[in-house]
Amino acid sequence: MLVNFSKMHGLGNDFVVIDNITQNVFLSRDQIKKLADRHFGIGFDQLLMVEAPYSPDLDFHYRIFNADGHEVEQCGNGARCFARFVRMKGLTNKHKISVSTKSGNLTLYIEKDGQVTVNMGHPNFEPSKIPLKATKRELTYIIRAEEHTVFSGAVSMGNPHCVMEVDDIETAQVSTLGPLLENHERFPQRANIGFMQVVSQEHIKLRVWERGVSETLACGTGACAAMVIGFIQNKLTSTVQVDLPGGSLQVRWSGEGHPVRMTGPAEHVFDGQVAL
Ligand SMILES: N[C@@H](CCC[C@H](N)C(=O)O)C(=O)O
Repeated sequence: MLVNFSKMHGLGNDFVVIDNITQNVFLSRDQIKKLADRHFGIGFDQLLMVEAPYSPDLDFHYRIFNADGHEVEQCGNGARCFARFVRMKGLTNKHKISVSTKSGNLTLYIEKDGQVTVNMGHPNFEPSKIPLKATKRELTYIIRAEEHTVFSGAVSMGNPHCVMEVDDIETAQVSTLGPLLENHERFPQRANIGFMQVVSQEHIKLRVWERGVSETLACGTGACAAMVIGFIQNKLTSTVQVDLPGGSLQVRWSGEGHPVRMTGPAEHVFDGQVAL
């Protein structure tokens, strides 16, 4: 079977996007892992599936699979590429697109300059919803992992995030602490791990060790998680520039009770066909 796909990226966080409305594709976890392999496959951080909506008030359903083959709840950079993909392929001509995901609904807006704004919904700080094993909600959790003691915030942006502040992201222990915390017993569904350097109240630098992938060049939900955690810790204002290794995003949030909005680019790289 030949499957048509597009290769896309949002700030270097890269995706294979499959139109599963005009095609009928089912991929096993092993097939996804093989396609994600950067030497033996196509190579990607996430596979995105565009599917028909479940209800008339929605335009599409959006499925996300990490490079390790596991299906996950949310992907911010992927959402922006999703919006660009459905317009590019003529699946819609709307500028405001409503999609359901495994963890809720998103609204995507195509801006005049081609950037995409995503209404990411409400962050959830309740430990049981992240999920994080903790007796109560805290601004900062103390997590011990081997010889490390980490002070971090935690939030669900639809998917689980743990964010710690560091003095300098260049020297942050991303490849050691990242996997230790991703698989820490206090995160029963594992977690994405952010390393945030606060440059000013309107500007942070961020590196993210992504669950099911490893460090990526950018993580949209990670950028939102870092911003909301920095905000509730009184370190950030309501509009923040987030610099990731692959480029910058703008994240806006006015506090609890309000949705998070993220704006950034979405790029098409090439179209291809793969034999399964
Ligand atoms: N790259 C993403 C997040 C993808 C899912 C994540 N690795 C998880 O397991 O939750 C983004 O841009 O948000």
